[in-house]
Amino acid sequence: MEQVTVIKVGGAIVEDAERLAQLLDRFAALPGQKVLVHGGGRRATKVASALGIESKMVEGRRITDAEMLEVVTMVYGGLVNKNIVAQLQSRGVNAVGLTGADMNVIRSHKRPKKDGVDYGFVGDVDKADGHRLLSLIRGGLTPVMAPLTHDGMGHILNTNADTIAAETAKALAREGASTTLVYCFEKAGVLADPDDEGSVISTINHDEFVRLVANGTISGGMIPKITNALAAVDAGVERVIITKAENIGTSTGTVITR
Ligand SMILES: Nc1ncnc2c1ncn2[C@@H]1O[C@H](COP(=O)(O)OP(=O)(O)O)[C@@H](O)[C@H]1O
Ligand SMILES: CC(=O)N[C@@H](CCC(=O)OP(=O)(O)O)C(=O)O
Repeated sequence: MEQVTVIKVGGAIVEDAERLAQLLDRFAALPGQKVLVHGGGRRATKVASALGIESKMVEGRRITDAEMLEVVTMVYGGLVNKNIVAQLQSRGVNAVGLTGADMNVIRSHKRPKKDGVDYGFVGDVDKADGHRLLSLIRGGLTPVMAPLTHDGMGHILNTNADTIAAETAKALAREGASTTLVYCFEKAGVLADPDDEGSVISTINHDEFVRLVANGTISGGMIPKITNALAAVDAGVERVIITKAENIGTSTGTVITR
């Protein structure tokens, strides 16, 4: 069976040129077929702020009004995506940058108001086209996916990059690929003590997740990340790991299980 690794790189690394270059070195050296999904939330916040636009997050999601949608489209689909593609090309990886609109690879719908919160132009995913992605991969290309989707009616929508990574991995698994999903961020894994990098929790399943959220060990952006990771495992993604960017290609970090 075909093996594919989906790596998601978060905003803190995208923001740090040196760490991003190191991550891309490791990604380029990773054997086998692969997909890179990038975030860039921190860069979007910076660019928006320079334009006098304030960023507002609710439960890890950016409230995306029409002005903010223009910013995230430029930052994720342009600045961040194209720089990563160029850097991968310089490392001998034939990367192709995609938003969900390109080749209709990820279709979504505008998130309805939830609990009185209007998220604006935020997309909840309906369908990711694993068949199309696999055909690119089989053709020797390495997809680099931006956290943008489309609604099929001409509108770009902003979708969290952790969700894009999970939906991509799930779509590849549905096509029969043996898929590994790796969430890279700035810490060594999910920590039992936020101040102790040595306190990585080796595995987390659904029940453990609920317990760790209830006692406050897991909070903030880690909640949607693990929710997405659990959904991926449930949908047949073979292995899901949350780890430090420096660890990709190794098995260290937190493994998410059923
Ligand atoms: N138990 C935990 N272990 C590690 N990080 C945690 C934990 N609980 C909350 N976090 C927070 O989750 C953040 C990761 O989520 P997020 O910022 O969305 O990631 P990304 O860098 O991938 O965009 C970490 O920076 C950390 O502050
Ligand atoms: C809807 C929504 O929240 N979209 C995210 C997309 C970027 C992202 O997820 O980036 P990180 O991985 O760097 O956090 C946002 O605009 O922040």
